[in-house]
Amino acid sequence: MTAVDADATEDSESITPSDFVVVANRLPVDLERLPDGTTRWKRSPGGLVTALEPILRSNHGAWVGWAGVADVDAGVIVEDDLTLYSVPLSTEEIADYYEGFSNATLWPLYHDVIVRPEYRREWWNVYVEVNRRFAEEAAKAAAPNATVWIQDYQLQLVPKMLRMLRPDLTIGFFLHIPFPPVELFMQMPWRTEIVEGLLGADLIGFHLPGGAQNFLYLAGRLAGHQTSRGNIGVRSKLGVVQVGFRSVRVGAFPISIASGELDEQSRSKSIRDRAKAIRKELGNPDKILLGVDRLDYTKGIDVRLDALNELLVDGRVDPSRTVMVQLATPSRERVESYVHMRGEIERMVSRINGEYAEVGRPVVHYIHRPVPREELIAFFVAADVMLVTPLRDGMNLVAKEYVACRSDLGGSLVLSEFTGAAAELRQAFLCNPHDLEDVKDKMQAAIEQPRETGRKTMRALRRQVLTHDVDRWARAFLDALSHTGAAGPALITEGESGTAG
Ligand SMILES: Nc1ncnc2c1ncn2[C@@H]1O[C@H](COP(=O)(O)OP(=O)(O)O)[C@@H](O)[C@H]1O
Ligand SMILES: O=P(O)(O)OC[C@H]1O[C@H](O[C@H]2O[C@H](CO)[C@@H](O)[C@H](O)[C@H]2O)[C@H](O)[C@@H](O)[C@@H]1O
Repeated sequence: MTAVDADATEDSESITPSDFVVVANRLPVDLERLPDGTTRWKRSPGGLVTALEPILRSNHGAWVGWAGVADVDAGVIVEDDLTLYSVPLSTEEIADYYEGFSNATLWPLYHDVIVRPEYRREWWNVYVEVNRRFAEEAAKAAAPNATVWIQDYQLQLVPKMLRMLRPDLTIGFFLHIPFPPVELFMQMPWRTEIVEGLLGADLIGFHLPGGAQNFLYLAGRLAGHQTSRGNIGVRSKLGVVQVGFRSVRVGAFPISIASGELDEQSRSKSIRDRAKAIRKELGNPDKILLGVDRLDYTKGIDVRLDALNELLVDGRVDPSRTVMVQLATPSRERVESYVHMRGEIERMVSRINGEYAEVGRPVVHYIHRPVPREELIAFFVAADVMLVTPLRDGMNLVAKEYVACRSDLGGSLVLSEFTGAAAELRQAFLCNPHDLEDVKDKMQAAIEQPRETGRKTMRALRRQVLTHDVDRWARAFLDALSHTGAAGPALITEGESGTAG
C-alpha cells in the first residue's frame, strides 16, 4: 500500500472520534491517479454520495469508506465539516469484494437477476474479510454511544460485526438497491449469514415497503426470529424482529435529493443561458430527449435506444427535428457484464446514427464520461423529454433531479414502473420497460404532450419532489433510529408479534 499526500492526512489515533458516523463502500470523493503519477480528489459517482454528503457535512460527522483506487492508504483526512476515514483495498480485494461479490453476485441478484449472479466461495470469503475491516475502522471513528449509519449492499455484514466490537453504539443500516423477492434471495448460498449480519442493526431501512416486507419474512424464515405481522408503511408502521432481548426495526424510507437547492441552482441566469446554448449547439431541434445514467445494465439504456430506433423506423419520430442525448458515466468497467453492455449500447447508437444522421447532425449524442454538475443541470433544463427506463432501480435520483430543475413547468418525464421513484412520481409517463410497444407509446406521448397538460403534470410532480427532499429522508430515518434500542419507546408497529410466514 502506498500512502497519499502526507500533509493532508492524519494518524487515526490523534483524531477525536465522532458522534455521527456514516459507513459506505465509497468515500464521497475518489482519489484519481494522474498520468504524471500525482493524485487528486474528485467527486464519487452514484446517487448514494449525492444524497448523503450534504447531510453529513451539516452534522460535522465522519465518513468511513474506500478512496476508489487500489493499494493506496489515504489515512484520515480532516476537513472543516467532515472527517474522512479511508479503508484501503488491495487490487485482489477490489476484484473479489467489489467487482466480484458486490457487483457480480449481489447486484444482479438484488436487481431481478437481469444478469445471472455468480456465486463464488473465494469472493464470499473476501467480502467477509473486507466487511470486518470496515467494521473495525467504524469502531475507531465512533465516539462512545455514537450513532453509526451503515450504507448499502457492499456492507451487509458490518452491522453485526460492529455490534460485537461496540455494543454501546446505535446502529442503522440503509439498503440503496431493491431487496429482492424471497424466491430470488433464497438462491444466495450465504443467505442466513447476510440476514443475520443485517440484524446487527437497530433499524434496517429500505426504499419501499415491499423490500422491507421481504426482509421481515426472511428474518423469520432463515434466522428463526419472532417478527411482527401487519403491513409496513412508508416512513410509518415499522416492522419488528425480536433478536433475543433486542428489537430490530424494519422500515421503508424512500430517499430523495436536495431538491430546494437544485431548484434554486436551475433558476440561475448562467444555467438558463447554458441550456439555451445547448439547444443551439444541438441544432435547435424541436425536441431534445435526454438520458443520464451510470452505464449499468439495470438502467435500460438499451430499452430507450431500441424504442427510439423503432419510432424512427415507424416514422413516428422525425429525425430532422428530434435529438437524443445520452450522458453515461463509466461504471464498474472491469466487470464482464458491464464490458459487454457497453459494446451493445455503442453499437445501437452507431446503428441509429448510421441510418438517420446527416453530416454534422447526429440523432443520438452519446457521451461516455461524467458531466460537471452545472452542465448536467443545464441539460435537465434544456431537455423536453427525460428518459428514465431502468429494468429495475432502487430509487433513481435522476428522475427527481429532472423534476426539481423544471421550475418553468416545461418538460415531460418517461419513467419505468420498476424504479423506486415510480411509487412517488405517479403522474409521469409510467412505462413497463419489458414492453417495447408501451415504451414507444409513452415516449411518443411525452414528445407530443400539449403544453398545458405538461405544465399541470410537472406542477404535481414538483410538489412531490420539493416537499420530500433528502433532509426529510435522513430525518425520518434518524428519528426512527433514535427511538430504537433498550431506551426506545414501545413498538411503533401495527399488529401482533408472531412468526411471519
Ligand atoms: N453522466 C453523468 N454525469 C454526471 N452525473 C451523473 C451522470 N450520470 C449520473 N449522474 C449522477 O449520479 C447520480 C445517479 O443516481 P441514481 O439515479 O440514483 O443512480 P445510481 O446511484 O444507481 O447511479 C445522480 O445524482 C446523477 O445526477
Ligand atoms: O460505487 P459504484 O459501484 O460506482 O456505484 C454507484 C452507486 O450506485 C448505487 O446507487 C443506488 O443508490 C441510489 C441512492 O439511494 C439509488 O437512487 C439508486 O437506485 C441505487 O442504484 C449503489 O447502491 C451505491 O452503493 C453506489 O455507490
